[in-house]
Amino acid sequence: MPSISGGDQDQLESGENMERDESKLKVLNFNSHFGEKQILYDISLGIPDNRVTAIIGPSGCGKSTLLRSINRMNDFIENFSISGEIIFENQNIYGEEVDPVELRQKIGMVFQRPNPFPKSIFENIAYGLRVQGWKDRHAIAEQVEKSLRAAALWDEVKDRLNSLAFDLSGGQQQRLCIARAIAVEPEILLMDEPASALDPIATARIEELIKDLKEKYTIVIVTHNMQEAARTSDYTAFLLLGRLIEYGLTDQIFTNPQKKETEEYLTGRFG
Ligand SMILES: Nc1ncnc2c1ncn2[C@@H]1O[C@H](COP(=O)(O)OP(=O)(O)OP(=O)(O)O)[C@@H](O)[C@H]1O
Repeated sequence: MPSISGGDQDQLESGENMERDESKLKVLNFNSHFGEKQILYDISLGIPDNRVTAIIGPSGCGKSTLLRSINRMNDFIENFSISGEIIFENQNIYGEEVDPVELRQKIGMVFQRPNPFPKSIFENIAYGLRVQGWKDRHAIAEQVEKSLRAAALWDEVKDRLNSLAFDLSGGQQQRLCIARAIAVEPEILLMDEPASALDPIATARIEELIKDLKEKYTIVIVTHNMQEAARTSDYTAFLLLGRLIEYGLTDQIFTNPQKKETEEYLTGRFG
C-alpha cells in the first residue's frame, strides 16, 4: 500500500502514524479535474478516526474540492472527474457498487452558510429520518431531541420546535444543520468553513461543539481561519495549488512546520 502520509511524517510518533494508517477513511493517490483543469494532484492522507482534521491553504488551492470528494458531492458537477481512490470502511467510495446517497448518510456534510429547509425546527431533523424509513413518531421525536442536544441547541429551541427554522439566528441555524447532519448517525462529518458566516460568539459555540462531537464522529473541516484550525483540530493538512505539502499533528504543523511553504503560509507571507 502506498504511504498515506503527506510531507515529512517521519518525525511523528509511530503511534500517531499507526492511528492514521488504521483509520476508516483514507485518500489514496487522488487526482481530480474540472474539465481539462487539474485541481488535485496525487493526494494521499489517512484521516484518523474520532479526531478533527483541518484542511488549510490559500483560496483556490482545492480544499473544498477535496472535502466534497469525500462524500461524492462533486458528482453533481458535470465535468468533474477523478483518479485514485478514497477508501471508506475498506471500500473505494468511487466503486461502481457504491450508492452515493447511502454514502452521504454515512459521511454527512455541513456547509459554509447555514441551509435549513423551509420547515419547522422539528421537521428539519425529522425529514431526514423519514427519508431513511423511520416511521414511529415517538422514536422520531426522541431522535430529534437527541440530535438537538448533541448539537447544543436543545435548551434554546425545546419550547418552539414548531417555529420556522429561518426564525433562528445564524449561529442557531448552523447548529440546527449540524443536528440535522448527525441525526442520521453518520460516521464522518465534513464541515466546509462552518463558522465563516457567523459572529465571534456563534463561532466559539461551533468550535466548542466540534471538540465535543469528535468523541463520536470523525470530523474533517475546511477553514480559512488559522486560529480556528489551531484551536479545533488535532491534525492539519496544508494544501497548495492542489498538492498536499504537509500533513501532521496540528501542534507540530503550527509550531514547527517542516516545509518552507507551510511556514510562509502560516506566517502570512502569502495566501
Ligand atoms: N464547478 C467548478 N467548475 C470548474 N472549476 C471549479 C469548480 N469548482 C471549483 N473550481 C476550481 O477549482 C479550484 C479549487 O477550488 P476549491 O473551491 O476547491 O478551492 P478552495 O481551496 O476551497 O478555495 P476557497 O478557499 O476560496 O473556498 C479553483 O481554481 C476553482 O476555480
